[in-house]
Amino acid sequence: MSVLIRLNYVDLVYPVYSVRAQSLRNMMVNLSVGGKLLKDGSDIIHVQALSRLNFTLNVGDRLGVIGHNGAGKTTLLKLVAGIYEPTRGHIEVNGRISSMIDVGLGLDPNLTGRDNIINMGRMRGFTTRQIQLQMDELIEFSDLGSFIDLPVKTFSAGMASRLVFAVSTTLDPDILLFDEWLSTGDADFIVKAKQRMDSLLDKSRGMILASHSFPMIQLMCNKLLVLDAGEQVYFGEVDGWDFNSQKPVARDVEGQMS
Ligand SMILES: Nc1ncnc2c1ncn2[C@@H]1O[C@H](COP(=O)(O)OP(=O)(O)OP(=O)(O)O)[C@@H](O)[C@H]1O
Repeated sequence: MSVLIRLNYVDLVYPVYSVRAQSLRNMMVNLSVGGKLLKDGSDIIHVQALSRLNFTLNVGDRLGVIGHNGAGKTTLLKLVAGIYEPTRGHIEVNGRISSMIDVGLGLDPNLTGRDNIINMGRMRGFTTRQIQLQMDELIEFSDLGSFIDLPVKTFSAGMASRLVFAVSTTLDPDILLFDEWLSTGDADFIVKAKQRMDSLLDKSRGMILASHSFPMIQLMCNKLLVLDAGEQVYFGEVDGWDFNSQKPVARDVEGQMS
């Protein structure tokens, strides 16, 4: 089996500047002409968002990630997307990432929906011609109608999600990352998006879906990662986890579920 994504004891720590440190930094900016550099390490708070994550996904795996608010789901997706580097440990990603992590990311509010499609496509390594060839399908799927020729700053959050979802799932079904991917969609769009996800999963080489929806994870994923305050509580088959008791499924000595 070939490895798609491998994390080797990965930590991710965010440095957060306290209010006092922030004011010190502002002071540094104000004094930047001829000022001296002030350093006060004690005013920096470190948030350990991920601790010693250690797992491997193979080609074809579809990973669901669950955990309480702040457990580290989005941080993990950003790490896989290459937005952050691990503070410690190593991550290997073999494939092109197509993410719907942060809808705002990669969208230029002053450009039209259509021009943003071109931009997003080019960022994913496609030529303008390749994007143009799929433009009609993409616009039709997004259902944005005439809004497609208005600046994206006039879009609602749900409309922006539709645009990014359409681009992510039309142009680039390699490794898909979704973070609560449908939370801003309306009911009709959710049905349509689910159908598209099914066909996409066949074309893509893998997926990571972070969600608070257990039924959706059970439906879409074969592997599961459970995070608790950044720690890996469970990694394994989805049906090896009991979503009710939030514990691994108890098995008897023969390995049968009891
Ligand atoms: N840019 C940042 N700077 C500092 N701390 C951050 C930053 N982003 C996230 N964190 C912290 O990292 C931890 C993990 O956050 P993350 O957004 O990954 O959680 P999550 O599981 O996606 O949460 P939710 O379910 O609420 O979306 C939290 O403690 C959060 O406060």
